[in-house]
Amino acid sequence: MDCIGIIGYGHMGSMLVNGFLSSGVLGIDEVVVTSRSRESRDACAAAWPGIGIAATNRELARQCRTIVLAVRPQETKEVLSEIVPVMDGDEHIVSLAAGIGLAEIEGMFPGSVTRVVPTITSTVGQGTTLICHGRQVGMHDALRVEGLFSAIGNVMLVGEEELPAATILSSCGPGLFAAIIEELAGATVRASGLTPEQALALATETAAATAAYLRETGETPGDLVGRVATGGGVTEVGVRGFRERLPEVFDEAVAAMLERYGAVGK
Ligand SMILES: NC(=O)C1=CN([C@@H]2O[C@H](COP(=O)(O)OP(=O)(O)OC[C@H]3O[C@@H](n4cnc5c(N)ncnc54)[C@H](O)[C@@H]3O)[C@@H](O)[C@H]2O)C=CC1
Ligand SMILES: O=C(O)[C@@H]1CCC=N1
Repeated sequence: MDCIGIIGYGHMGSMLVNGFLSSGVLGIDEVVVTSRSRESRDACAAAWPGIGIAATNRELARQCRTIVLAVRPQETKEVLSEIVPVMDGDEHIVSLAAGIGLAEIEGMFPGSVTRVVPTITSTVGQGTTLICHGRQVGMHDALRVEGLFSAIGNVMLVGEEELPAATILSSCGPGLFAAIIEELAGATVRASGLTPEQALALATETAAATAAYLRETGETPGDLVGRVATGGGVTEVGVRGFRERLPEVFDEAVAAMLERYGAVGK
């Protein structure tokens, strides 16, 4: 059966099930899900009546040709070693695991392997999923995966060497931007009589509006700063402070994330 099997019903697994089914790119009889805990499997069955639920990873691997590994990187190799013995080699493995390379997976499953880096913002149909196909992935399988993820947002094909940095932007990015919104809102609350709710609402709306402005006008961030920061005015004082101090903060954060990326699946 040419169904999509999703192993792991956590943040990503549940987002993919919701996205694929709500968008209509897959029908309820085309998805099979399993997860380690009985509670997760029951939650999926309750959210999507009629969906295929496999009791074990091996049962899912026997049923599906496309198998999405949506477990944590630390669990990915254990799951692979569990399911590979019941696979016939014709399947297509789609691994979401940050930091686990194609060569490592192909070393355990010498067939079609694609690395996919989703983003939580696909929950609202936005953001970019990164896709990196292994050399053995045929045109049909490649287009199928690209089509699935196109239904829940943008997709970008990237080389494996580009994945770590691209992951930081597209996939860690929502967490990073959320933290920035939180900090900016928090600073205004500490300095004023705004309530946390008011500050967070304003900061969130402004972040969304700024992204929309940049996207729709095609201006660079520098252009926009120039339009907002009136000479001798308010914004330029804040931007100057950012430009003095943030490069170091961001360089450190990116270096730490890249280091962790290389170690996360070990
Ligand atoms: N959270 C995110 O925004 C992103 C996560 N990823 C990648 O997606 C993968 C999943 O991440 P999350 O969903 O955030 O993790 P999570 O911890 O929310 O979900 C993992 C799921 O796997 C299940 N699981 C654990 N061991 C299992 C086993 N042996 N057999 C079956 N199920 C098992 C857990 O019960 C849980 O439901 C990771 O490899 C991560 O690197 C990639 C891009 C973005
Ligand atoms: O933080 C993580 O490890 C995962 C991978 C990319 C986004 N979230």
